[in-house]
Amino acid sequence: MKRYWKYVKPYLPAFILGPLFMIVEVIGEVVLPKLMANIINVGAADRNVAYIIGMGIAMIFTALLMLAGGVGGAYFGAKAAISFASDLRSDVFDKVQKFSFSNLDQFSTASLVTRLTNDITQVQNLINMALRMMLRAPGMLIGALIMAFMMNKQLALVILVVVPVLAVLIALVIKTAFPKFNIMQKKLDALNSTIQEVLTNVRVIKSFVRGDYEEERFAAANEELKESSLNAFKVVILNMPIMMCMMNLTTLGIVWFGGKQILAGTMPVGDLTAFTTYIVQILMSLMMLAMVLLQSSRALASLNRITEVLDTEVNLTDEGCRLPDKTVNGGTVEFKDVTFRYYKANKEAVLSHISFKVESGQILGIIGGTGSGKTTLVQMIPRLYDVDEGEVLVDGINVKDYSLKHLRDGVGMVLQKNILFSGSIMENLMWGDAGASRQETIKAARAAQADGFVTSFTNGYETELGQGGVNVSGGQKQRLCIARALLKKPGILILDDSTSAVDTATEAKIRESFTSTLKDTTKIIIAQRITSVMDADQILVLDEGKIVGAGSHEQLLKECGPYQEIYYSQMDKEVCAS
Ligand SMILES: Nc1ncnc2c1ncn2[C@@H]1O[C@H](COP(=O)(O)OP(=O)(O)OP(=O)(O)O)[C@@H](O)[C@H]1O
Repeated sequence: MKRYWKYVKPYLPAFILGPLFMIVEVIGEVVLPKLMANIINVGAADRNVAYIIGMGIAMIFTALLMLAGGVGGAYFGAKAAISFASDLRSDVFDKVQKFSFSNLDQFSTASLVTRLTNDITQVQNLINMALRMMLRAPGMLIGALIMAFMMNKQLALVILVVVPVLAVLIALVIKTAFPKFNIMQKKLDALNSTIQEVLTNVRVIKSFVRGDYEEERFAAANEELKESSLNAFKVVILNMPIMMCMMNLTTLGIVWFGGKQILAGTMPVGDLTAFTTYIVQILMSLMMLAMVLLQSSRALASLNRITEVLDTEVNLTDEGCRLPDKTVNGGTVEFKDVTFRYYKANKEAVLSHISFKVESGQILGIIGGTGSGKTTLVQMIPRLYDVDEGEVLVDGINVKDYSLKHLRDGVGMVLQKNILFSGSIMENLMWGDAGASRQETIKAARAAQADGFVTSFTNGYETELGQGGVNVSGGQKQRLCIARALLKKPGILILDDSTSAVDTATEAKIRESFTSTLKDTTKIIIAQRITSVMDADQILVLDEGKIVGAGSHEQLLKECGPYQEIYYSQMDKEVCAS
């Protein structure tokens, strides 16, 4: 709980004023029935009009005070709750931004979205409700109890019988509801997951005509959420009828015993009216407390899920970095006996005993079958994952000794899954370097062979891209992503199968422009096609996470069996195609 104090502290006045204003309303609520009773018992009984008018004015004054209290309480309560939630949301979002790739592997995107939205809203609702009810409900309960006892001790004893029964019933409802709300939030996660997956991949679904299958999957997740929600609310809805039943039974008891006292002349008629109101207030305040507790059981389930994100230890940080001001200059990359596993308990490593060195400005080609570990290997350079054994050196310095910012600033990476954002092409390119001039941006686009097709669009660089870059072709998207990475002017440029959708002639031109414009940049190119890497200074051949060949194209063609196999299979295909 201590960690959440920082979200309360800046809004402390609102957190205090909210309940205080509600107290004003409560005082009015407790005083009003007494004034009413006075009008009946004294004013009406004695036919004293002046007394009635006096009491009436006091009632109007009290009602106005209650209005001010109610409005103030609601305003400050909402302000405190909304501000708390907004700051908390920012912190959770910042935390997620700091997550390493392996941290992100632990949570699904949909679950993080639910935690950032729905879960935080549950906590916000609880705070808002609690601030309004926190003093109001106990205040009304105690005030009404005092007034009731002061008015008629004997009659008030009825309440002492009802309150414990009610308290036990409410406690039972809450105890049963809490685990059910937990399940409900999990089902909401699952539904969000399905929705997100379907919406992101709607084009694939349509092309595979799997709409019906996905609809069924959605219907199943929706049904499960419905069932779990109904299951939770089935318990909650019991709350209201139980309360109403108890309220009616108690009122009946009061009227029964009170009626007898009136007939016996030991109780004035006005007192019975006031007494009934106090009973309603006592039960209402219990009902409010029950509602707060119920909302708490739901919000606590959500708070646990938020705390889980905040408590996740970011396993890739600047901690221990010895050269925080060092930047990547030359671009030499060296792997020394690197071994890595995604699942640390696994015996089999994804990369085992990898060692090689690329000098600054050189081109390194990496080739190998799918799943051989090519992407994993390059992800070690900008520390998207940390090695388990061995070390990765950039410019002769362990990557762990750089600050993450400086290291990643020095490494331009075009990932296998290219992502563009909604916005203009110019905005997307400048994402690589917000301070780049228009000329620099166009130069990068030219080097990536993107300028030609961009200028052929009516709006050129101002063309708006749809979300994810849906309105450009796969090859065009790849070239824009390369241009974006080039704009960073990185010391090391990594292209992870980034020209797979580009035709061979254009790809050759991109490689040519790299030689002229990126002379000093170390280029690491992962490719499926041998033609993409055959000009490289050095080629690594990977198989099941191990280097099975290293050298130039000519050397490998002579000495490396797996390389020859890939080469001849690709050459055969080309001959067949021609
Ligand atoms: N985030 C991850 N969590 C767990 N395992 C992973 C993860 N990413 C990749 N792997 C596994 O690690 C192995 C190497 O994957 P990697 O993506 O490095 O191969 P690759 O050679 O780049 O393949 P491709 O050419 O198909 O892109 C594969 O067996 C893959 O299933």
